[in-house]
Amino acid sequence: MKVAVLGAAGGIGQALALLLKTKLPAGSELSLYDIAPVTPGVAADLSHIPSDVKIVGFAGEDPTEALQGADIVLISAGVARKPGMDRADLFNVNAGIVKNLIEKVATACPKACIGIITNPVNTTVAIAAQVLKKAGVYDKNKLFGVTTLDVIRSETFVSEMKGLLLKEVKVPVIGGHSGTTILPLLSQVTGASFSEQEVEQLTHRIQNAGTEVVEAKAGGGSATLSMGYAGCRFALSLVDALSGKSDVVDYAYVEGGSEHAQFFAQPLLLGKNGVEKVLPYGELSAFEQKAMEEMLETLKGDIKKGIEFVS
Ligand SMILES: NC(=O)c1ccc[n+]([C@@H]2O[C@H](COP(=O)([O-])OP(=O)(O)OC[C@H]3O[C@@H](n4cnc5c(N)ncnc54)[C@H](O)[C@@H]3O)[C@@H](O)[C@H]2O)c1
Ligand SMILES: O=C(O)C[C@H](O)C(=O)O
Repeated sequence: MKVAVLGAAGGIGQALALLLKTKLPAGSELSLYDIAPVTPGVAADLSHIPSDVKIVGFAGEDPTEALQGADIVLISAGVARKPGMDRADLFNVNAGIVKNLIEKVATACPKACIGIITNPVNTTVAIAAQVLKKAGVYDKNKLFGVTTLDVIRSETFVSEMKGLLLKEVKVPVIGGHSGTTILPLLSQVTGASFSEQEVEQLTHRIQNAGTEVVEAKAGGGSATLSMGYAGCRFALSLVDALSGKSDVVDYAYVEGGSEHAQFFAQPLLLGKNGVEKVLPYGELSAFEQKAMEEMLETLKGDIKKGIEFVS
């Protein structure tokens, strides 16, 4: 299994690469790429960690060498938020970065599974899909917006609030990855019940958790370490599924035939070819149904912006 990380010298990239170096199955290869000249040095640093994962680093304008033969490509290249900014404010810089990188992926490793971390995810995934379509290599079962951070935050916050064991907490999170488009389905958490006020508070906290970190870092960027963890968790689900393990279920933002929007975060059964089946996410409470209806216009607008950017 070869995993390539684009944006590997950044805050997320380095944390993600560290975790992958220690957690990928023995015999895997980890390929790091960033425009920053330090990237081969990051790989050299990580190469001293005793694990049976081969690691190489590339810097410069062209990621092709890093991408050749990749089974999974994770993209965190781009700029991050500062206080007062919305994820959509990153579009002007990050849209072009994602477009250019995906054009390279389309030629170097068109069959790879791609996980997009770069914000605004609601839009950058639509950009990636359009670029891959134009190149004639789009497989909707292999393109994922990584929303795992919303899932792990929900698990952590619910466990803290209700005193539940983390391993027993499961929270479906559907929709997109920004503000109100992040929709945690607290009504489906088993082993705990929430008052109306708790549902409102917790939903708001999960939707604003990225901003919580941006403000706490006070100009020093956004979530990197928790995202490194989340990215690694999602990548390992993909590795398991591509290696033939059955019953691998995870959440991601995909073009999965949702009745709500062209791209939608939902539970997925993963297999050897990426998404094997889009799974149902059960019934919504009245609160969740209203929240869904209210956010759909924003989500669809974010998607449209990405499609139009490439067209
Ligand atoms: N999906 C999520 O849940 C989630 C969570 C946190 C952050 N993010 C997003 O991830 C992105 C990266 O965040 P970060 O904190 O790692 O930022 P960072 O600034 O620390 O790192 C970004 C890296 O991208 C590199 N880069 C820029 N242009 C590039 C290009 N064309 N090719 C290759 N590399 C390039 C930079 O050199 C830098 O090393 C941001 O857009 C951020 O909003 C997403
Ligand atoms: O909030 C951000 O800008 C980064 C990321 O999307 C997050 O959820 O932490």
